[in-house]
Amino acid sequence: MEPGGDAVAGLEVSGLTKHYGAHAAIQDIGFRLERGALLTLLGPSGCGKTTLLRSIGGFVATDSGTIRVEGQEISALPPERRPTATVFQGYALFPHMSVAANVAYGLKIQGMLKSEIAERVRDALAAVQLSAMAERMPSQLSGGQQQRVALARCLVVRPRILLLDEPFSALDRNLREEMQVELRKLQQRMGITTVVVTHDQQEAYILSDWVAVMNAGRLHQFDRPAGVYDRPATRFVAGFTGMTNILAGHGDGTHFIAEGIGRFPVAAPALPGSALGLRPGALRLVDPADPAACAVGEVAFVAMTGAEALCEITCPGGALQVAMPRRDGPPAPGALVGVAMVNPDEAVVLAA
Ligand SMILES: Nc1ncnc2c1ncn2[C@@H]1O[C@H](COP(=O)(O)OP(=O)(O)OP(=O)(O)O)[C@@H](O)[C@H]1O
Repeated sequence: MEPGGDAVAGLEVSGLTKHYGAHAAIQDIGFRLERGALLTLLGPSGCGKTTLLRSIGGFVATDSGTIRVEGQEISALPPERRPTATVFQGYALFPHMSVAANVAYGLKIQGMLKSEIAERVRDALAAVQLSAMAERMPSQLSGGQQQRVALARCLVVRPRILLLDEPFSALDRNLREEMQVELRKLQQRMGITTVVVTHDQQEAYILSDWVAVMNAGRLHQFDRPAGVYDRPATRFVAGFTGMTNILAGHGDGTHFIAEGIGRFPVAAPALPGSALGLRPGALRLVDPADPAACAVGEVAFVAMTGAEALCEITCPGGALQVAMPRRDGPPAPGALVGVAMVNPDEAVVLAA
C-alpha cells in the first residue's frame, strides 16, 4: 500500500528537528510509513541517519516535531515506554550469559513471569533460526549468529517498530549479503514496521520497501528503491546513487544543451541553471561523424571495472563518463570518439 493510503500509518514523523549547538543534525524531517513496511535511512557519514533513528527510539531529545506509532503520539515518552526496540551499532551481547539469557534479559528486568519469558525466548530464537544454540555462549557463535541474537533480543519484546543502526557493518561481505536477505524474509514474515540505517545504497535497495535519502540533516527523497535510482529528486541524490555525469546547462524544449559538451535529445524545459543527470551506462561510444553523436571528445582513460570498461571522454567544456561492455572492445586513450545516448528515458533533468 502507498503511504497515505493506510488509515493509520505504522510510523509517522513530522517536522522533526534536532540541533547540537548551532548545528542542525536533522532538520524538518517528515514521512509516513505504512504498517509492516521496511524503510532504510540512506546517506553519507554525518547526514543525520543515526540521530533520526535515535529520535524515534527516544534516545535523542528532539527540539521540535512529532513521532506517531500506529496513530499514537510517542514523542514525549522515554525509550523504555516506547513501542520500539533498537539494535545499536556494535550490538554488544553480554559475554558471560548464554544466548537464551541474553535474549531473556530485557523481559527479566521488566519482571515478566518465568514461564512466559521461556516461551517468548523460544519464539524469538526460532524466528532467527537459533533454537539449537540457546545454551551457547556468545564467544561460541559466528558473527552472523551473534547478529541474529541481537535481533532476537529485540523481537522478544514484540515491538511495534524495529530500529536497526547499521546492523551488518561488522560482517564481511558474503555474510552481510546473506544476512540482508535473511532480515528481509524475517521482517516480511513477522510484518514488523522496521527502520534500518545504512550508508550502503546496495543494502538499501535489497532491504527496502521505501528509502529515505538524507544529506546534511535534510530529507532529500522518500521513495521506492527504483524511484531513488531512476528518478533522483535532487543533484545530491543523483550523485550519491552513482549518476556521475551531472552536466550544467539548459533546455530548449527538445534538447538539453550542456555548454562546451554537447546537445542531448531530452525534452527539457527552457529553464536556466538546470542540470542533466546521466549514468555512465546510459551513454555509448559511436563514430564522431555518427548523426546520433550528442558530444565529441577525446578518450582520456579507460578503466576495467569487471565485465565493464569505464571510459572518460574529455570535451572542451568538461568530461563525460561512459560505461561499455568490455567485449565491445574499449577504445585506446587519445582516440577521438562520439558519445550517444542509449535511451533518452534514462536521463534526468535536475532543477537548480
Ligand atoms: N551528541 C552529539 N553532539 C554533537 N554533535 C553531534 C552529536 N551526535 C551527532 N552529532 C552531529 O550531528 C550530525 C549527524 O550525526 P549522525 O550520527 O546522526 O550522522 P550519521 O548519518 O548517522 O553518520 P554515520 O553514518 O557516520 O554514523 C553530525 O554532524 C554529527 O557530528
